[in-house]
Amino acid sequence: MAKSHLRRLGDRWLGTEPAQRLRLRQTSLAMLLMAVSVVMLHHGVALTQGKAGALTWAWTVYAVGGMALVYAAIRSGWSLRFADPSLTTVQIAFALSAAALAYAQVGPLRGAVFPVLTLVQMFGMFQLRARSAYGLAAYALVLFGAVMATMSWLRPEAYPAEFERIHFLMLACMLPAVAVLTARLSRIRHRLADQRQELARALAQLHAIATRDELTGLPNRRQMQALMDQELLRSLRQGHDFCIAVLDLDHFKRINDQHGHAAGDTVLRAFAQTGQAALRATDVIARWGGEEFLVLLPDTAMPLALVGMERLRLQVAAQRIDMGSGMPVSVTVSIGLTGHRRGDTLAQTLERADQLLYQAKAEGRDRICEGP
Ligand SMILES: Nc1nc2c(ncn2[C@@H]2O[C@H](COP(=O)(O)OP(=O)(O)OP(=O)(O)O)[C@@H](O)[C@H]2O)c(=O)[nH]1
Repeated sequence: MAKSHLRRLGDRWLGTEPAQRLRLRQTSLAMLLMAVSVVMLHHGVALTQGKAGALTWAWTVYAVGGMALVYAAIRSGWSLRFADPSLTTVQIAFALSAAALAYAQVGPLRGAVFPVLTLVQMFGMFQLRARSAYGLAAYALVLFGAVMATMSWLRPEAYPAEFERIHFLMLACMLPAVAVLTARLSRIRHRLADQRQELARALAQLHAIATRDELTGLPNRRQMQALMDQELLRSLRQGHDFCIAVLDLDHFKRINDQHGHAAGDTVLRAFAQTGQAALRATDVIARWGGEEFLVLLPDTAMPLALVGMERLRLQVAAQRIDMGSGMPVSVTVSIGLTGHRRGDTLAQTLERADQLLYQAKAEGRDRICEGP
């Protein structure tokens, strides 16, 4: 009960979208650190100056208000319009400025600001590009340099110039060093992202090789087998019909013999294109092997399946395939078409379609023989 209440509270604070949650979690951590810094600064000021003055309160409003604005910008989705919706650079620049202004207030305790600076820079390690990391380090250096110079001029007793020079030199080493580390991490991140992309490309390529016929681009035998298995399961569950047709180009050997194997390949590609275009988007035509193709007509009963296959047959016969020699070739197709009978295996249905194809060939080709 308490757990679900907490989760609801968490959802309200962070939202439910995973990427936004991650950003807001990071910002919440920054807010927590800022809150701790506010408490510590007030404590430090109380120790060194007795009581927080207007300057400290103005700083408090700046620190708390700034973080609240950053949170609102991310939580509302407003920051999504930017390349980095976490507003990392803005958050870090803001925190560095707050640290520099805190440095000016705590006099002898100002050394505590240095580790905080490193921590602020570390927030950029997971997000920033090298250029931004160097830019922010330079910004912090200039800012701290200005604060140190101003304070040693305004309050030399609390900020002696010699000390501030040493502090500045320390920062001049520390800030660029962290920026160099951030830049290295950024390069590693980019290399990993590139590798991930390459891997995804290779996987897509492997998938295409495993499922597509190289010559025609149609689904290959293995993929068609998987699609038919799926359709069989769907038809068992939902009780709908589906049909299967076996197609074989007529006298294809002659095309190879008369025009060459390459011309035969062109005809196979052209047939694949015409066949696919003639079918409905939900029907699948696959290369079953050689000049034999298979059509799966999901969720389709016989009269409709016959209309579809007849359309395909006529469009194939009407096609003139350009061989580049000025002598277009035409081709016809014989088709065995059958509906899947409940209780039969796929192999039995395919066998029936094969028999019907054989019959279509025997009856003179360029025709469809269909059976239940
Ligand atoms: N160019 C090319 N030819 C192929 C390919 N696969 C199979 N073939 C050829 O397809 C022809 C099939 O011929 P057959 O099985 O005798 O049948 P057919 O000449 O089509 O005659 P029917 O089917 O009886 O109408 C053979 O010559 C095979 O070499 C291929 O990928 N490319």
